[in-house]
Amino acid sequence: MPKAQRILIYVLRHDLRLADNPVFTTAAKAHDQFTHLIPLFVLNPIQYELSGFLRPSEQSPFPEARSRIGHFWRCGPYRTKFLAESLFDLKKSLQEAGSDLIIRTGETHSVVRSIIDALNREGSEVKAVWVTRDFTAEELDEERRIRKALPSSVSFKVFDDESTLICRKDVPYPISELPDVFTSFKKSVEPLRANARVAIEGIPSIPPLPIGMPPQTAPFLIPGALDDFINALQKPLLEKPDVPLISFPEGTRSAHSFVGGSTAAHERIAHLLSSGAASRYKDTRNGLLGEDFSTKLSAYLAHGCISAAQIHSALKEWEDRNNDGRENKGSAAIRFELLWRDYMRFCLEKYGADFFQLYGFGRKGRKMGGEEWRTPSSADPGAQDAFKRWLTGRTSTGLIDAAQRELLLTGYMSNRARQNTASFLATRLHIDWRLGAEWFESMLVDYDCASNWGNWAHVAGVGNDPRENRMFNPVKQANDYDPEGKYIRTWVEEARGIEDVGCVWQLWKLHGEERKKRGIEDPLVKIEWSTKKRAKTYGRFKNEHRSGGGGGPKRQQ
Ligand SMILES: Cc1cc2nc3c(=O)[nH]c(=O)nc-3n(C[C@H](O)[C@H](O)[C@H](O)COP(=O)(O)OP(=O)(O)OC[C@H]3O[C@@H](n4cnc5c(N)ncnc54)[C@H](O)[C@@H]3O)c2cc1C
Repeated sequence: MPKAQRILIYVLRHDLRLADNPVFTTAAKAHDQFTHLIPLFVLNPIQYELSGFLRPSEQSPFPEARSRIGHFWRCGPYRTKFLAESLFDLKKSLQEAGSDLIIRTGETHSVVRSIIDALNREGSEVKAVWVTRDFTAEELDEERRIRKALPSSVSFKVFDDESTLICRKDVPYPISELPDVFTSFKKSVEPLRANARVAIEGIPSIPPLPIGMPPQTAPFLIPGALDDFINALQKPLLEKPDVPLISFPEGTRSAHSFVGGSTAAHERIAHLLSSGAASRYKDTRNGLLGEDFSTKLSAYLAHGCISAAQIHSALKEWEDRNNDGRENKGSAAIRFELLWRDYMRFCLEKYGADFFQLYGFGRKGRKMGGEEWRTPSSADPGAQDAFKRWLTGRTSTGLIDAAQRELLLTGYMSNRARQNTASFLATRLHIDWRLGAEWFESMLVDYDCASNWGNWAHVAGVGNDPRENRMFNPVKQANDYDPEGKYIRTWVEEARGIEDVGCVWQLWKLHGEERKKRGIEDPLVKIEWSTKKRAKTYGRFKNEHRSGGGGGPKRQQ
């Protein structure tokens, strides 16, 4: 019986969806070549800490999954949970379609090879292995290793990544000629509504799993229940947290309370459209508090629970039914932001390893303000202390502390907060920006290699942004985007009850005894902002929001 099995293995990575997935769609049409399909996800030891999956009294053969420079956990507690939920959601969809998702731990090439060998021993024939293209060095290396590990009878195919808004093949020049200015790129692919890829409709009917799937090998064991699976992923991270745990401020709610998976992603899109949040997006996207000021689709996109094409198609359908087939300013702004995501992906493809270098991609060798980057170490205890205070949100600059604590406690922070806190580390403290990028990689629920490293390089002034020496003033930014100090008071409990909003933005300005009583430290950097300007811009901000027109405060990208 197994002799008749002609098997295809699909190694999933950041494409955890059944619908609008070119690999599943192609597999569904390839009946003549394959009788069976194995959808496989491998938790590899470079990106995921696997010791929580060990059988009792077993030792892990792998070193801890930590980042290169800062030695943070590569995938922290929020993303591991979101990933687990996304995997189990896909598993459920596949089971409903008569298949399943096979989850394994180990080095991807070895796992693939051991599955092939086990099935071959049973008389089945694995014919091919397919993956979706990725451009990070790690994923390219993974592809090379899989290719090398395959017996000559097994073919290997890499599918183009179609998770972007504008397909790579529709960019009107080779990616090596991608413009260094985002606006030029944008002009070359507009109009976005007409040029974006439309999602493939429906669920493909995919071939079943083969009989005789080998189990997970020792020393690891994969739990069958979601809670146990999450626990296995999180246990080592929670036992040895990178920074001391802090308590959740009373009465505060996470802006990112979403569970992983395609099902939740589509519910989120439906909510954004039916509640009007998508139409209001342009005016609210610079917000800091709450679930609906921005789409909160980033984590779903990063894991591939949805594609940008699915978001575009949902917006298009809404526009066709409700807006005479035209964009409104909200839907246009969402497409615009999704194009930033495309741009970062294409930049990663163009610049490769330079993306992760201290002196960045684009203008190599240029350093912010001409100063040397500082490395927190015993040789520079000042930088060490400053970095620790930045990590834990104790800089005494209100906006930075709120943002860093929100990240630490929820795995999310808004784009506005990300820009400010990244700029603070890189351009005020002059600390090696890659440490910040690694910290975000560990903590963000929506970590995406291209978007994270590209934006960090951009804000640190070593990307391909034509504007020189860009620096955010977090006090001015708090004045513009948190004029009443609500966001800061939400996350920084010691700022609650301070009446003067200026002292909420600049906590260190609070007077002697009061400051001591609240445990507020000396400022890491004294950032001033004139009260004269403050009164003026505060008035303008209030007016913009009262009128409801004219868009939100200007973006500083
Ligand atoms: C230092 C720094 C690090 C970042 N790291 C990441 C990251 O790891 N993963 C990530 O998805 N985004 C990252 N961003 C971009 C942006 O902050 C987030 O995409 C956004 O805050 C996510 O919330 P949202 O989905 O509600 O965004 P929305 O405002 O609703 O935007 C819609 C979508 O557009 C895309 N998008 C928006 N802004 C950007 C941008 N500047 N660059 C690329 N794509 C964008 C995202 O896919 C987002 O989901 C980073 C930005 C900065 C400044």
